[in-house]
Amino acid sequence: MSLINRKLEHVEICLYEDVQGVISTLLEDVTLVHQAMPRLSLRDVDTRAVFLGKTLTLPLMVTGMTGGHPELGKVNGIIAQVVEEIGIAMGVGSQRVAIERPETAESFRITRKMAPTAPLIANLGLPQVTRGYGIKQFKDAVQMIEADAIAVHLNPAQELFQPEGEPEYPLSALETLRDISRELNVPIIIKESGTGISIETARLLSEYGFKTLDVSGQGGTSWIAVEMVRNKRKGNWKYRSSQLFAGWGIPTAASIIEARYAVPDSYIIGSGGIRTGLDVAKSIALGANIAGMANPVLFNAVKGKTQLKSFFEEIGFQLKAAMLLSGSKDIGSLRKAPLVIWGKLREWMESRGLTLSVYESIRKGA
Ligand SMILES: CC(C)CCOP(=O)(O)OP(=O)(O)O
Ligand SMILES: [Mg+2]
Repeated sequence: MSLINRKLEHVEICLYEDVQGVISTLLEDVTLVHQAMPRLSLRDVDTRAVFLGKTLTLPLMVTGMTGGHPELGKVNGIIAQVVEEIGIAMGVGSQRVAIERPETAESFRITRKMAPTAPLIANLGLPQVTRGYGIKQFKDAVQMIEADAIAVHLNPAQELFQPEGEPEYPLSALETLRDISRELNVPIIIKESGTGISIETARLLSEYGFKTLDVSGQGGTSWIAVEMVRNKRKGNWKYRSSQLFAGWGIPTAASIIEARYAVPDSYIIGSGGIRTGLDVAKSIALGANIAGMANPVLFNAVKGKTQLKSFFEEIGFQLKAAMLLSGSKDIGSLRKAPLVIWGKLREWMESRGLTLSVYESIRKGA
């Protein structure tokens, strides 16, 4: 029961506790240059993007959050219904709970019932590969939602501070994952969980054949802070340490740059603290193929389908506004839009040896 309780507690903490924006995403250090003569009209702006062989109306996915209980299944159902109507993609939360407690599978299965054509992404954690998950569990998770892909989450910081955590990420698990990928009939996406993917890790993942990366940087939900709240509630000794590390990780803007720089031909999902259509535009201009959102989707989904749908419509308008005002007629142009990188993000790049001119050529060439 503790696994199911953890799923419920995670959502409750993400909704009602202060676990957001412990540090900045550094997206505020990215400015798209205003173009007074955009050479296009608002109606001409094309926001479509291709992901997993399907066309999205917006370059956006809802990144994996939840499942494992009927109440969480209701949330997944609302999100899936709106995702299908809007024409974007969606991931589910870790399906470990449904592998170990099959009676909870319906809370995941509901997504494909409510989104018959949208790209859906299954989800398992690397610690479970370390602990013996193989092709059977991966196929079960994919089949459960007739997934187009499966995300494997890397969440070492969260597991380290989780009261019952499993911080186990040996290289052998990546080798096993590579073997699984050779037998699986859908692609594997590697996703972080709020602490970002670095140049070094992106290169390592690429060497193992994993080039679809959901960076999930710091600046949105801090999963260390989520576990900090759980530690406080349980009087767990890890509380002070999780408080100390709550802001640990690579800010989202920096992680998009690092991943793109490391693996120029990767498919990057820019996520972690993406809250507006302007954040979506900036993440793509920085080098992401599409953006990913989680917490604001959850926050609106619990208010019902109508609220969630109007939220996405506002996101779409904000994205189109940023595209018109930066003279970007489509997503390909937005990837090349003139931008200014300043402040801490520029300092980050300089200290990581990323020269702006080299990065610009990679960003625009991607
Ligand atoms: C992936 C993470 C951000 C949220 C889930 O963490 P978790 O350790 O509860 O996930 P598992 O059920 O896979 O162990
Ligand atoms: Mg776990």
